[in-house]
Amino acid sequence: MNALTIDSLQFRWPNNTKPVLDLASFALAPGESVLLKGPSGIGKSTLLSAIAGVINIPANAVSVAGTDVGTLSGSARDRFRVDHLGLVFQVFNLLPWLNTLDNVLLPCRFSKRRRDRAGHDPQETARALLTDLGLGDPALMSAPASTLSVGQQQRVAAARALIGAPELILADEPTSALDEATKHQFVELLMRECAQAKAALLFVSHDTGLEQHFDRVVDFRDLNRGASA
Ligand SMILES: Nc1ncnc2c1ncn2[C@@H]1O[C@H](COP(=O)(O)OP(=O)(O)OP(=O)(O)O)[C@@H](O)[C@H]1O
Repeated sequence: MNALTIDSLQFRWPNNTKPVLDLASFALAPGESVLLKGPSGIGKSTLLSAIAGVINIPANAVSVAGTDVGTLSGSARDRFRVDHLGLVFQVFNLLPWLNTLDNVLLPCRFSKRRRDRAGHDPQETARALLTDLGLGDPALMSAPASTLSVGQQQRVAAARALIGAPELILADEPTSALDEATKHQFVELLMRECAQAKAALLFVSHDTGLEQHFDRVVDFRDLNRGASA
């Protein structure tokens, strides 16, 4: 079963005359990593919102791990998102008043499935993930997220996305605030952790310098007929 299947997806923002998304077909195999590239404003983030069930899309257009996202009600979509998806966005959305470890454990608090898949001791799994991502210092793990650097917050967001092995990780420009060396290091760490969790990765970036890290590179303009409309 594919981690992601898209079949005839159209989406138009209210007040727009043309659809911003018009995709014939696209799929991600389990564990596959894809870099989705393309210029600003052509609908890459909108596509991630469609896959994550953040915007309303029709039935039979997007399937994540075998579930048709467009058929889910609002609350079922919220549940589905935390059960099956890991999200790493430009703004990391960590809860500033929670410490690093508790931020990583958030999906396990909201999803029994993620908790069950996070091993017999999710706290231990969270610590191991943070250590793998270079945040093994106990002082960092117990520090409020608001006191971490941008690069550290980004790795916490990656650990939070990965805990409990969701089938699909969606990443939207997560390296845009990083310098060249840190950027490559972060992508390598993310790929390694995705491989361990057997999670597929859809990674949106303008940065063509990152292409070498991915199984496949897709130009959004080739995928999306809406982009040139
Ligand atoms: N909430 C919204 N309401 C209405 N229009 C929107 C909304 N979000 C995005 N758009 C429009 O959809 C189009 C695509 O935007 P989107 O953010 O998906 O592009 P992008 O390729 O991800 O750009 P970037 O690389 O700059 O993030 C733009 O024309 C944008 O103005």
